[in-house]
Amino acid sequence: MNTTAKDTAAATDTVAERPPVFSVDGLWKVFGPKAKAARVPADPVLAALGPAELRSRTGCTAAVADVSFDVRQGEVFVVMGLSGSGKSTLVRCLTRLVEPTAGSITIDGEDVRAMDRSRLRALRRHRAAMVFQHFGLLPHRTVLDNVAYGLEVQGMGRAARRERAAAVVAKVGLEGLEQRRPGQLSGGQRQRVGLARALAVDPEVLLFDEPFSALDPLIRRDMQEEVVRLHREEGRTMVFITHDLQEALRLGDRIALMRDGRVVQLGTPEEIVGSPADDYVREFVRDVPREQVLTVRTAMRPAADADEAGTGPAIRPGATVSEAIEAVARAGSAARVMDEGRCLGVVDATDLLSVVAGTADGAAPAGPAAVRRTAGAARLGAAATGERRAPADPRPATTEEPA
Ligand SMILES: Nc1ncnc2c1ncn2[C@@H]1O[C@H](COP(=O)(O)OP(=O)(O)OP(=O)(O)O)[C@@H](O)[C@H]1O
Repeated sequence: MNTTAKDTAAATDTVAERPPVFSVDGLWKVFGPKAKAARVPADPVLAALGPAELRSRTGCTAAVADVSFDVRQGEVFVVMGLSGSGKSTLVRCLTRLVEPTAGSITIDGEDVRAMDRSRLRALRRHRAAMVFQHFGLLPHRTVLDNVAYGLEVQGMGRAARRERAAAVVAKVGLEGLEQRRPGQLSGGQRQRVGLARALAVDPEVLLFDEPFSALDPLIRRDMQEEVVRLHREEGRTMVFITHDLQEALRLGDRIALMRDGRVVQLGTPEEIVGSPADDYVREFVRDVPREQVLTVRTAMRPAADADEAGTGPAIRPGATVSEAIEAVARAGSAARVMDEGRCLGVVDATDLLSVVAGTADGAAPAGPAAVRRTAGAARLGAAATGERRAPADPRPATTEEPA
């Protein structure tokens, strides 16, 4: 990975404190008649309209409407929302595969909207590589040559690029299949080739556009684990689009939940499940098993006395409520939430059950403590039960996808 990013990431201990890779401010993408579309962001009346009204008054669709966020070094930033909420448009704006209508985007402080064609090409090829849902593989090339493709485009010599490609093929678990063609691979294997091709160019950021939604559930799960593993090993920054809540909770350090082009909530899985910003988000996360997402920080209370603070099993502050239930059940007593030898609080069976029942008044902790999770530390071990929605239709190729 980009050494500067990795070094900086290692030097700061929490994702929240790391500098942003992408910084997005007041971003709009309005589709429709050009002159009208350009007016929407600047006109407070039009900018405030809902999608149906905007369409009937101007013929325009605000696919991205006044969105601001940072993607920090080393985090997995998930963009989630139902079909048509604006996820793909938003992520494509990051590298101007879709041209934004208004707002600013920077990568490592550099203005993406001011980049000329060659800077943009370099951005897409070297700095922010995309993994697509439909793989975008070259059918007549072998696995190895598909993976080496980006390096070839960069002008790397044949021997060097084949060596690098072979190493990445092994890294994603495709050793032995180097000489096959895409048609001779399963869907999951093809997606691994797509992933390997993006990794081969050693980008600072990997952008995933619903990469696994065409895969069957078991293979999908495998690929999710692959992403978690790669992220744990390399700490590479990732932006991941999905319409699947379960996938978002499993992979995301933070999740931006979109609706009608706007980000309705941006937070850790724990914040989104524990403190939904509005009724829409609450409905979205209704079926998530809270005990598998919320940590004991949500449930703990001050120890009643020195005795309670000094006895009982010790658990980490990042432990899930589900893990704490197990510890409390085994010990038959309250558990202590311990951080570097200090007792932060205690949880007993009643505290924990009230989280499961959704009657705990303490929602997910807000502020820096909530995001003080090292990348990958508080991932969901088990599945949320939210029903999967149908995969989206493929969109017209407005990309550099080499299909
Ligand atoms: N080229 C386009 N021209 C006009 N409208 C578009 C265009 N591309 C997308 N849209 C509209 O913008 C909105 C957001 O689309 P987008 O594809 O970004 O959503 P999405 O959340 O990625 O959906 P999906 O999960 O189905 O891929 C939708 O209303 C869509 O119809």
